[in-house]
Amino acid sequence: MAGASGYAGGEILRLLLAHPQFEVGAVTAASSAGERLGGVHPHLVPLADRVIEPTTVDTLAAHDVVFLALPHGHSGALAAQLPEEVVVIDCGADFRLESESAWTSFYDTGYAGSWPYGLPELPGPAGSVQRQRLAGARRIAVPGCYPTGISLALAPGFAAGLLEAQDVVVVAASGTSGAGKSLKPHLLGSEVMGSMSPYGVGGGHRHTPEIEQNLSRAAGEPVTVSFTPTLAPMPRGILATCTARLRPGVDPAAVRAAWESAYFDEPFVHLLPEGSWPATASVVGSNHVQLQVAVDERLGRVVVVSAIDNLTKGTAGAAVQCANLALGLEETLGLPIAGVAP
Ligand SMILES: NC(=O)C1=CN([C@@H]2O[C@H](COP(=O)(O)OP(=O)(O)OC[C@H]3O[C@@H](n4cnc5c(N)ncnc54)[C@H](OP(=O)(O)O)[C@@H]3O)[C@@H](O)[C@H]2O)C=CC1
Ligand SMILES: CC(=O)N[C@@H](CCC(=O)OP(=O)(O)O)C(=O)O
Repeated sequence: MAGASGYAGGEILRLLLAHPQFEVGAVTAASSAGERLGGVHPHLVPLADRVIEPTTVDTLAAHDVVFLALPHGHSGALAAQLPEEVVVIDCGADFRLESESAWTSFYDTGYAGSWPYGLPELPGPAGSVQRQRLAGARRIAVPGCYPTGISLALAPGFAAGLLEAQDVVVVAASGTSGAGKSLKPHLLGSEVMGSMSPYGVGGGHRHTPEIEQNLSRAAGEPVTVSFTPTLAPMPRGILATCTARLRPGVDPAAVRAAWESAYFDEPFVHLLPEGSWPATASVVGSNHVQLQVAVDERLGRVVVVSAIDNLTKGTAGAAVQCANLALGLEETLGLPIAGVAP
């Protein structure tokens, strides 16, 4: 586990401790190398006396599976030196985008290429689903947290040909753990508590091309998205409110059926009963996605709301789910199927 001292790394370790087929090997990081893991993650009691090692090819290579949870730009060089037979699951953005020009427009490190995209439930065209590309893969790129909730919210409507490819608008609120553990002045408690604020406004957030990539694949044509993230005073969770125009002639009564048929058999994606709405508190610590869809008939728009835990389904849960698929294990193995409440 590389990046073991961070939020994503800590959550992967929490899940691996409950997984019947995994044993935690080396735990590596950067500035915290040499410290006890219990010093940075006191909640990971069974691993408290593990010593954090430096992140090198030597510390990682002799494992069946390597999870990378490093800042962007650090996975490419490392992954290239790991043996091909090692399953590498990257939680960073480095291998998510298929378009080099999209990468260079939104990121300031060099383009590393793309790996199979680790969102198994993502509906594609003609009844396809992304998990088909993940079984047996040796390299998988875990999606960003916002793209997970937003893509799963809207893709059924695009895959079924119900939605217009332009005028898609998304506003999403994230908990502060989405920003990682390193010190950031705008994330001090006194700045965040009791307040919500937008950031990355005006199409500049680097998850925009990732969301567009996913929805374009589902639609079979280029989809553009106006995406505004906001920061919410909570440690975990993303609530995304996504709206898109219905294509002319689409019967509003057909809308719910598209989402039902996309996810009726999915263990982690749930279209709630009509009248119930997703809430971040309902998915904390679980690998679930909650969805609800409504039609604003006056404006001819679909409104879909999704809730995920950014650290579980938004990162670590997806990483373990992808590792299960890569290894041919049951996809749900070791993943939390109930949240924590209140
Ligand atoms: N937080 C979230 O909700 C999500 C995060 N991700 C992605 O997961 C990755 C990790 O995020 P997160 O855990 O939040 O970040 P954190 O800042 O909490 O943790 C970063 C980790 O990377 C280590 N690290 C930093 N620099 C280096 C380096 N040069 N070489 C090796 N290790 C290094 C840190 O070690 P040390 O502390 O010892 O310096 C720490 O373990 C990122 O790419 C992020 O985008 C993806 C989806 C959601
Ligand atoms: C609240 C907050 O700051 N969130 C992060 C998203 C973190 C994440 O999932 O994305 P990556 O894996 O692409 O880093 C952000 O907006 O950059």
